[in-house]
Amino acid sequence: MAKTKSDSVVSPATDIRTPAIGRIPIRNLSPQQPENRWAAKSFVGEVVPFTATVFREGHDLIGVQLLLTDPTGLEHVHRMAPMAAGTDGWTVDAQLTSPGTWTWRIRAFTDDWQTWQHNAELKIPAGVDVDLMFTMADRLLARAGSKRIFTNARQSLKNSTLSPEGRLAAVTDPAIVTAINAKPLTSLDTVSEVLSLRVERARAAVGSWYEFFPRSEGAKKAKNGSWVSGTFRTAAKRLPGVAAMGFDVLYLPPIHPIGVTNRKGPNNTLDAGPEDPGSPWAIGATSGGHDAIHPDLGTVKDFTFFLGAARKVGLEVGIDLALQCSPDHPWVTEHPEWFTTLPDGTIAYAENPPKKYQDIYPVNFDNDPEGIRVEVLRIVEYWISLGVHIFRVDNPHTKPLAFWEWLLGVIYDRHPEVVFLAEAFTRPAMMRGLAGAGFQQSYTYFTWRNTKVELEEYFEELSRESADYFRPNLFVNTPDILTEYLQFGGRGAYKVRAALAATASPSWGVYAGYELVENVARPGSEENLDNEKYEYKQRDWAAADATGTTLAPYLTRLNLIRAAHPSLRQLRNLDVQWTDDESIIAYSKFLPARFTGSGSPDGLIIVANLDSHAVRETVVHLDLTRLGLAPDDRIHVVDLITGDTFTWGRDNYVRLDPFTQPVHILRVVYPKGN
Ligand SMILES: O=P(O)(O)O[C@H]1O[C@H](CO)[C@@H](O[C@H]2O[C@H](CO)[C@@H](O)[C@H](O)[C@H]2O)[C@H](O)[C@H]1O
Repeated sequence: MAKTKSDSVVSPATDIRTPAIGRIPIRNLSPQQPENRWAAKSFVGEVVPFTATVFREGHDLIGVQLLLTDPTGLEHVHRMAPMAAGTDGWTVDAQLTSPGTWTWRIRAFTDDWQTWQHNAELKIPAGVDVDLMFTMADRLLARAGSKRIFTNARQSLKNSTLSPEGRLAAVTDPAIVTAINAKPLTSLDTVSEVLSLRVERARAAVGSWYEFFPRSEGAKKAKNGSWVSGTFRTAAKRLPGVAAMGFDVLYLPPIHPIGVTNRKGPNNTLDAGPEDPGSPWAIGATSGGHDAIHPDLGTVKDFTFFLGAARKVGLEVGIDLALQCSPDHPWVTEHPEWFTTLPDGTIAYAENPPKKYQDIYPVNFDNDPEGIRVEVLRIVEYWISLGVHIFRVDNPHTKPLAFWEWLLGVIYDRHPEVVFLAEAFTRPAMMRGLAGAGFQQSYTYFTWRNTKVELEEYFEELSRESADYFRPNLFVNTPDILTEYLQFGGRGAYKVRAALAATASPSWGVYAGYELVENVARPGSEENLDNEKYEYKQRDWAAADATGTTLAPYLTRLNLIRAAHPSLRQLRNLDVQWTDDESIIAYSKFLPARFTGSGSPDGLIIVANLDSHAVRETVVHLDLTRLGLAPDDRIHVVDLITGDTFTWGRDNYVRLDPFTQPVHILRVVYPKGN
């Protein structure tokens, strides 16, 4: 249809729409979560690379700053540096030093002095626009202020005894450039949107975890063959041993009453005898549910005694939050609406295919969302009130993500110190969703990444791609996971997996028995035979110490190395290094001196033979720039496992024997003042 005069057509010149893009485009801000749905996450002490793509038309040079505001409202300004030529990427590393919500923006501007200097250095030696360039310099220096350094520079511009090159050199002296850069001469200032960063306590990302079943610690078999359960009082006796290995978090499987209906017997059988203690995840009995303590373990007083004893030896205790019920749980009669009743009047048991959990009912979170929320919050806050600040959450991926966003959000607002570890082994979207919505940590697929290529890819993913919100806890084994690599790899495999976990991620974990190389699986399963989930287990730690068959000294060494090396307590600083052998993996971890707190850089090179059955030799080709060194530097390195020292450089021969030392953890000895 033809337009009439009355149609309002805005001419381009009078259209006052504001462009979505700023005068200087600032894009691809990082760190942030996908779609910026929730704040990106960090932890106290973490060094975070802030990056953005910033560019402008034409040839004028730009400057870029990170404006970082801490939770007290204080703004910290960091000058950003250009990344690879042609990418228009800018970056700066900043350390987050206190918990709370930090905000940040990127400021971009035309850098008038740098633009002048760039042009002057081309034109003046060529004799082009010489007077004009000096006049422009004089005006810029006048803008810089009246400090002596600038007024002296202006005098030099007029010094006719100097050649043009001499005058140029005088005003581009590094001292002048530094003084100007401290307060750059800018135009076209543009500021990005504001993004938030949730900085949590260090334990949210950094920790050495150990898991034991309290009922096994101190359990005794009577002469008639029946068992007497361990208690919180007897389990407390094991705490110094765990702490002596350098662990700092102790995770306990559920400590609540265990149901008797459909109770599981040894080796996951369905016909438990009267003496069988049942799976602790079958929560709830006549003596109570999620807010009760199993009477065999003791009372609330015994539990708080246990927490105190753990604290005394430097261990923080985490408990399990498994939102499911044995058929004997009080909720089943008090709140039948919280479960899904089938047409035949029964409630279906829980499953995590192909696993079947005949001894528990799943909770239906959609039947009474409000009532369930109130009850779960009450339970979590009850344990918090007793002094528990770490929860390992069982199967969170079988509950609605919106529920976790709500629960973890409320808990974070009220108790920001609380750490939730997601025991989710499922598809990436859900695992990442749980992390994004608030879980501080997650179990990972590390246990099943065993080849060099798999591990390299996975470490890159964890330390780069998902590091803004997903924090891995690299458990080497669990009561549910005894991988083929461990079943058939012998002690060498146990050493390798522990060394990888302890160095590749700031959080790692071990389930009791790992140090004894318990590697016999129930046939057809990936779990230990005679699994502790269904029975008491006595371990003779003293005998293993006496015979030297325990890996406890190795685990202790790993934890000592972690404690001494701040680069291992970072997530985003892992660099895969090249080796010629398909079974030898190498990677480095580096933290520059300005972040270590000691004044020296911290650099480690980890090299591991993944082949548990053969000695392997190879050449490790190092990109030394990833360790803060020059490409051709020669360096001394010290093996932190054996104490051996070597001189290394770009290319280095290694030989690793799975039957003795399958892993090098090499400390780079930095020259003084590096
Ligand atoms: O399903 P996942 O492999 O992630 O394992 C976790 O959850 C399971 C269910 O809570 C739990 O399984 C154990 O407890 C069940 C309930 O008592 C029992 O039926 C299973 O046989 C037993 O393995 C598993 O331990 C936990 O890590």
